[in-house]
Amino acid sequence: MAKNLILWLVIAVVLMSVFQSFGTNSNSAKGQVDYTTFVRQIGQDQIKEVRFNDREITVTKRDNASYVTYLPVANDPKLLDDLINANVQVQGTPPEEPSLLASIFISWFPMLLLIGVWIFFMRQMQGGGGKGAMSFGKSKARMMGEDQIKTTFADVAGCDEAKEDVKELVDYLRDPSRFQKLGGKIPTGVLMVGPPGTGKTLLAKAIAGEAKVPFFTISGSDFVEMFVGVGASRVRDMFEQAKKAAPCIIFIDEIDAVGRQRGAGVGGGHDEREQTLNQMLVEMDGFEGNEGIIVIAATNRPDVLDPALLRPGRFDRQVVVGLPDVRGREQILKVHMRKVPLDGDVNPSLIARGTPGFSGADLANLVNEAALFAARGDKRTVSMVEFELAKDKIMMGAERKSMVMSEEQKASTAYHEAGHAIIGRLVPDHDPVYKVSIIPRGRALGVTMYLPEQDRVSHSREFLESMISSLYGGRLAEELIYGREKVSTGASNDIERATDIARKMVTQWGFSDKLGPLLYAEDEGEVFLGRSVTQSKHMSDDTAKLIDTEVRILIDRNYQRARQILVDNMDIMHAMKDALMKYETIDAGQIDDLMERKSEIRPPKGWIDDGDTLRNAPETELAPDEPVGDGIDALSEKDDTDSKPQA
Ligand SMILES: Nc1ncnc2c1ncn2[C@@H]1O[C@H](COP(=O)(O)OP(=O)(O)OP(=O)(O)O)[C@@H](O)[C@H]1O
Ligand SMILES: [Zn+2]
Repeated sequence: MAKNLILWLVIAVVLMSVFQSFGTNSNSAKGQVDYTTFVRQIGQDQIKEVRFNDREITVTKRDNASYVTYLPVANDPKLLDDLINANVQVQGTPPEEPSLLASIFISWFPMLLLIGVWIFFMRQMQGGGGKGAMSFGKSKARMMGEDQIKTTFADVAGCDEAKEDVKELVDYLRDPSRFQKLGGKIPTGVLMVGPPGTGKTLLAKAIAGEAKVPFFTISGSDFVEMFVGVGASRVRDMFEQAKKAAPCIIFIDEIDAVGRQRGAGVGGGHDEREQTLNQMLVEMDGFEGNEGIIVIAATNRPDVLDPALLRPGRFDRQVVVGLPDVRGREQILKVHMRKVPLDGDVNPSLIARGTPGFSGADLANLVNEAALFAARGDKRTVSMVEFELAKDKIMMGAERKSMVMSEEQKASTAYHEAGHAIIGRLVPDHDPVYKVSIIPRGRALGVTMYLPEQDRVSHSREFLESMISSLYGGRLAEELIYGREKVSTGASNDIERATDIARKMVTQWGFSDKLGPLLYAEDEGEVFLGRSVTQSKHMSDDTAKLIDTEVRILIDRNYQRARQILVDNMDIMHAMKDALMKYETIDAGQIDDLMERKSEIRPPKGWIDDGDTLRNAPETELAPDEPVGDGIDALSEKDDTDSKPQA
């Protein structure tokens, strides 16, 4: 591509020099002066006489010196007038036409240059060429032949409903004519909706794999180009290719890139995208020849799509691919564990329990990380220890062993975490505290982890209030031990989360008696920026004040409860701090011992009491194993390492 441009430039330079040398072949004995100097001398009245001989001009100056110069290739229409005005004697006449070659060159050079530049850019946009210069509007869809696709339904785990929904498509693709004969409605478009990494692409590919049909994939953003009309022609081209390969599947990832509501763009000027979308709608309507093509599109923002896309005959079917539940996670883990040599102690169901909120992609990553830990440790098989390490790393960031903490800092972190843990154990309906650690990870100084019995899909009022109490446990512990003046900023994330829960309880979940079960906050996850700035339009000042009061009351109540619990259990707090200083991480069994005020607490599992902190594989039948990032304490103001409870 760059070569192309250079080639044109070289040609241009060669041509130029050819013209230059054109008239230069005679009279070279005399001195030669360039044309501009000659023209200047005319203006300065230095020239006495000129003699034209085709393009060669012999000049005699008033001081009788003489030299030769040449007419420029393009001729100079003003030259004769200038000479006459300057009273110069003129012999012969300048040629009227520019030289033939010159005229060709002059009229074509800009064109050639333009074409050269145009080709150059097209090649650039094409991203690697190979298809020739004119494939600008060709679709970028990648096609996989039916024998290239190895994915089947067996590779997609944990989304049985979604699989059930799409099974029919497989039947259809296997024999489209059978469906048509029966007059059945032929599916054309399927919209897969779900958060990132939940296996939408995987499921689409599995449909192709099961039906043994070709699979075209393209991303919505591939249609978006800066030139109007390009996206639309790509869409046309893609459908043309697909028609030739039918029955087949077209998979459009991130359809929202083209499918956003028309006319919704800020600042207008979205002609190109709208044209592309219109073309897609036209193709989806598919008058003839679309039989046997199923278009599957994926998005995690179905709400922003243009309603026209969702009309009957287009993407009229939605398949929801959600985050997997415990059982789903277990199955997904098993799918990915098939590829790694496992130790006998590995228990997928235990890992699944400890990874709520993980997507399929996260779980695939977990297995991969565990395998990497095993490889680093020169192990033959991947055991539970590696899964544990991988999980902690993914949830909380890598351990920052290098971070130096002073003894005081460690002690205050230990008190802080002990505060969280003790409250967590003593308030009702709280997820069991399973692990407490003062090893810094990511931006967190320490961490308290909870293990939910099952994935919670909704939360009770009691659970939420307990949550608020345990979140304040950390800060309260610091305050009780060191006094109000010495409290650190480490609790900023705790405070943020507690406030968030309390506010939602009042404004969204209807837990305030004074305000009643009404929605006071606008829905979050707004599409448009700036909405939340102008929040609560429909709210009077009095209501806003009442909300603040109610939130305040809720927080005060739970703060005081937490404070009382810590005051009553000071001795446990000191003991837990000591244990944390010694072991850095304490497990559920140790926490049990501490809570029961045992004088001697057991060492952590796998602890070899010679200062070695290496953990060993935990027993499989015992529940306390999988952490849920919670009560993580931020070093800095903002911390996004953990998940919030959601109702
Ligand atoms: N249900 C699942 N079963 C098995 N593996 C899964 C599942 N979901 C995701 N994965 C793993 O995660 C990887 C990424 O998933 P995939 O690309 O299909 O997600 P996606 O929903 O299309 O994500 P995105 O919206 O980000 O494109 C897959 O290649 C697979 O290894
Ligand atoms: Zn904290």
